[in-house]
Amino acid sequence: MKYQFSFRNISQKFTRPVITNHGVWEIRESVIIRLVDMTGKVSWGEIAPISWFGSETLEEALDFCHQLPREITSEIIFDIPNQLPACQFGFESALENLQENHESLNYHHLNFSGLLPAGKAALNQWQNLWKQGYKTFKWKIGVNDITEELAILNLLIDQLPESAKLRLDANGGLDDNAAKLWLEKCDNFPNQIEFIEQPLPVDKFSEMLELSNYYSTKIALDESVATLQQLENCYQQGWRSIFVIKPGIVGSPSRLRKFCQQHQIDVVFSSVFETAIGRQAALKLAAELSSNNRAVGFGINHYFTGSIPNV
Ligand SMILES: O=C(O)CCC(=O)C1=CC=C[C@@H](O)[C@@H]1C(=O)O
Ligand SMILES: [Mg+2]
Repeated sequence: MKYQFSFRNISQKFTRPVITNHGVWEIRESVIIRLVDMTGKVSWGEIAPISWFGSETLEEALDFCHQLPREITSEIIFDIPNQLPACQFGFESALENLQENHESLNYHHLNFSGLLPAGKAALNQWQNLWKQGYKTFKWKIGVNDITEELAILNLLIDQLPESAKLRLDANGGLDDNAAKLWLEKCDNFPNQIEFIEQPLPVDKFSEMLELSNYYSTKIALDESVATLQQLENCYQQGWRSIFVIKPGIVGSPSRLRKFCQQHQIDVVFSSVFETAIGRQAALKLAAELSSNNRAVGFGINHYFTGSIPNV
């Protein structure tokens, strides 16, 4: 089967920059691809790299698209190399959309987690997310001084309703001592703190494995399992706590499905700040593969002016 292929680079400005230990992220660029089959059916895909997580860069994705012929086949799509995981996701989900009608898609049973801004801004942001129905919130740590952040955590815990859940994401920005301080602190709030995400850098796997066996607060790997190779690797090395999966950069959806069906892993699906095109494809996977009823990290619409554009 041959498909007419075209693509374009788009960018969206965050209304509120995403501030993490990686730095300040102001503009989200991605590549929207379009496939048209022989019957004239059109489908869309999105390539939304996060190179500092270990996916390809936007430039590498654009170079890949530029060197493709105007007419491509499913063989070309399934041959996309593992060094281009965001391209694998974008092309394969566009192909899937041609083969299935995604109207049947329903992810209304999913719970969503709302992303809070880093620092004390979180204290006046959670209320309107709560009013929108969010019961789970994620807050970035490892951005400001630890004493200040621990104090803000106390205020957040005091303010949040009993039934609310809080996730802390350090983006690998803590050192061993700080990670232990945070875990000790969180062990005092077993009902409110759901997990700490990527407390240590990617190269500290064995330290995180040890911490996950010592503290009761769960640890979720994110940057450590950004691509399918890393996901399989951490599983092989014994990780059985939480895996954050960002479908937009993990790689081939069919290979991800196979891995999640082979291994009953505790998984949290997470956004890569994609548009509605990538979001629909990612939430389809989350609806199929989510486990333990964990909220999906796609409560990010308030990070873009208005709603995310339907390109
Ligand atoms: O996972 C979520 O709840 C929302 C998405 C999110 O937090 C992130 C998306 C992309 C890069 C990072 O800034 C951040 C993360 O580390 O999980
Ligand atoms: Mg994260």
